Formats: sequence, C-alpha cells, structure tokens
Amino acid sequence: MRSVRTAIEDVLIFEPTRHGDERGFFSEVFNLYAFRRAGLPESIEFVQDNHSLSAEQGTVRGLHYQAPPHAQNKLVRVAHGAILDVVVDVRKGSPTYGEHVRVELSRDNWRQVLVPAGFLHGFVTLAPNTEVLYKVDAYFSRECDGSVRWNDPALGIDWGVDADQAVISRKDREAPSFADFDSPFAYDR
Ligand SMILES: Cc1cn([C@H]2C[C@H](O)[C@@H](COP(=O)(O)OP(=O)(O)O[C@H]3O[C@@H](C)C(=O)[C@@H](O)[C@H]3O)O2)c(=O)[nH]c1=O
Repeated sequence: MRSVRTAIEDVLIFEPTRHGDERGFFSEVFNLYAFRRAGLPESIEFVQDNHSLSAEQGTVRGLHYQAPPHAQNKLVRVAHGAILDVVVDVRKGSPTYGEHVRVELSRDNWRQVLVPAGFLHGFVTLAPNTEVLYKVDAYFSRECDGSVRWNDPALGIDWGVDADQAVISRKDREAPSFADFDSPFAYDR
C-alpha cells in the first residue's frame, strides 16, 4: 500500500490496493500492519467506525472537531460517490496553524485521509448518494463536539459550492466564526 504526504505534516493519504476481476473488486480497506508500515502512528488505535450518507451533491458537513480529552484521529474514505475532504490545522503554535489541505476522495480513486487530532474536518459531496466511512480512535462525546463555520473567509477554503446552494445542517450553519474559536489543541513538537 502506498501512502502520500500532503502539504501539512501529519496529514497523510493512504492508497490501499484494489484487486479487480470480472466479478468486481476486493480490497483490504484497513489492515493494521500495512497501515502502520505506511505511516499510521503507533499511538492511534481505532475504536469506532462511522458511516454517513449524503443524498444530495453539494452537501457540506463540517468543520468539526472533538475537543480533549476525547480528541479524535480519523481515517476517512468513500465507499460510493465522491467528496472534497478538507482538513484544517488548528494546533496552537503549529507552523501551519490555520492552513488547510483539500483532498478528493472517491469510490474511483479509493484514497483514504488521516485527519489527525488537532485538525478541523469537513467535506462537500461531489456526487449524489455519497457514502463516507471513517474510523475514529476516541468514542463520540456530545459535550466535546465542536464546530467552526465552514465558509469563514478567514480560512480561505475553496469548497466549490456557494453558501446558498449547499445542503447543510442547522448546527453547521450556525457554527462560530474562526475568530471566535479558541482552539483547545496545542502543537506538541
Ligand atoms: C459524529 C457522531 C454523531 N452522532 C449523532 C449525533 C447526531 O444526533 C447525529 C448526526 O451528527 P452530526 O450532525 O454531528 O453528523 P455529521 O455532521 O456527519 O458529523 C460528522 O462530520 C464529519 C465531517 C466528521 O468529521 C465527524 O467527526 C462528525 O463530526 O449523529 C453519534 O451518535 N455518534 C457520532 O460519532
């Protein structure tokens, strides 16, 4: 399995092998040994699998984080459809604080992104009926669940969708601005 670095340290892209034949394909979408060899940190042990369906193209989910002590590393992939995945560094003191990477994940490119704790995460769907699956290494905590306004100009993210066209939850529409966000994460190097 290949892994690819991104412009932000610690945000990794994994490319598991897909074995195609006349029936379709087979793929080990997660193999702990192979992922460790490809760069998944030893400290990450996944405990929960999540799966979401977004019916409409142009659905935005994000930007989300879970604060300590329930901070989550996430390994994100797409089983059907496609997304533009967005990861924003909010580790205080990080040389890339406030910067983001965008990665297209799809049923066709079969890529996975590691979203480290200390990053905001969100995506916009690029196709109808897109199914996103991700592993997390801390259980969901409603109290530690937080969000930042997805299209805050201060973040300068090109989502490729206008605010009045995006399908978005009420919680995400009302999320605080980046200026009002006091990040609970620190850069620990
Ligand atoms: C995230 C989550 C939500 N829920 C519940 C809470 C709520 O009633 C319902 C829908 O939750 P949300 O609106 O937060 O779902 P959603 O907007 O899809 O939230 C997700 O967005 C992406 C971008 C992420 O990175 C995830 O970590 C998560 O924050 O599911 C759980 O039971 N467990 C979970 O782990």
